[in-house]
Amino acid sequence: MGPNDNPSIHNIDLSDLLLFGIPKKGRLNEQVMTLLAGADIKFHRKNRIDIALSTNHPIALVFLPAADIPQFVADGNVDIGITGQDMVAEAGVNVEELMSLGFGKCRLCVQTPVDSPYRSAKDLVGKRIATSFTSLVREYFKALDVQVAKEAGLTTIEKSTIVQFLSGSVEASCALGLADGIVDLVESGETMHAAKLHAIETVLTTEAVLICNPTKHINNPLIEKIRRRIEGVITAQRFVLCTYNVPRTKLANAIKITPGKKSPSISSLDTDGWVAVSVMVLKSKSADVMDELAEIGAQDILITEIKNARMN
Ligand SMILES: Nc1ncnc2c1ncn2[C@@H]1O[C@H](COP(=O)(O)OP(=O)(O)OP(=O)(O)O)[C@@H](O)[C@H]1O
Ligand SMILES: O=P(O)(O)OC[C@H]1O[C@H](OP(=O)(O)OP(=O)(O)O)[C@H](O)[C@@H]1O
Ligand SMILES: [Mg+2]
Repeated sequence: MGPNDNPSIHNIDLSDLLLFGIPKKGRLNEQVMTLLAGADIKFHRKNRIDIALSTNHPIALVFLPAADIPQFVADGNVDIGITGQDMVAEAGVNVEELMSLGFGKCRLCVQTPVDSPYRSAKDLVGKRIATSFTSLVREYFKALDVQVAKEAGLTTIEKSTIVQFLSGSVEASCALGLADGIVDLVESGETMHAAKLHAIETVLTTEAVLICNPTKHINNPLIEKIRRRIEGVITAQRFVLCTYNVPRTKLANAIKITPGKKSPSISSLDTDGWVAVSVMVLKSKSADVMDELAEIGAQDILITEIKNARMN
């Protein structure tokens, strides 16, 4: 529970509920809604109300900006949350990362105009940097300021790098003359290339994570239940079930192609010398796996979607 004894919001008493911080909008929100549905965490969210009680678990979903969720979790105002690793790093707080979720993947990169003379982040020392990640970037360039001064044999920094906060559309700041370089997220690179920028260093890579207040996880079976259910949904999203028949003489080769998450299930067929195999394969690799199995003589190769899973 949160630190205050009887937390409540909109006259809803939250004291006996697990508080779950959810990104209230944007690209993470859509994926999180899918996760919650797959984990059978049902709720009704009234329009403009940032809290929703689950109808089938003692959970209250609290809809917050992704950037704020690390602080709420670290301070215990909510018990668990989903946000990006970049948001946790920028918040500089202590939270337990229960699992990475496989979406919201991107890189935080130092970017400069393609026609600029800057080829590394060190070239930007003493210059002007625009970013939404000011804590991270100030720390990053402070270390570079010191390194460059040391390499020049100086005992003090000649000119500190200036880090300017921008809340969005950071990529426009170089062309508008506000900055010499930026630090912003890159997924496809479309925004960067459109702004005639290129990435010269990667500060960090990030994806969405399930985080927990460090004092809460071990003594709360409901948190473990939610973690296992979300893990099951992600497994079902990433894997498919592959079944096929193969001559026993080819089984060793087949298992090299489909080792499975743990190991394949093998059963004998009525037809002498043949076995039936059932195994999980990565959805992204399933077409290649089918081709390779066919090449070694496997037959009746089927791929089935997995609706949900519990692996351990
Ligand atoms: N282009 C992107 N590709 C992948 N992940 C992204 C991208 N932009 C932001 N993210 C991730 O989404 C999370 C939330 O980012 P942010 O708060 O900017 O919301 P958003 O989804 O971009 O919505 P908006 O920017 O419209 O408010 C962050 O952890 C961030 O790493
Ligand atoms: O490499 P790409 O696929 O182009 O994605 C990167 C862009 O995505 C995010 O912006 P977003 O679309 O969230 O707009 P925002 O700047 O308002 O956050 C981020 O700030 C980058 O600008
Ligand atoms: Mg954004």
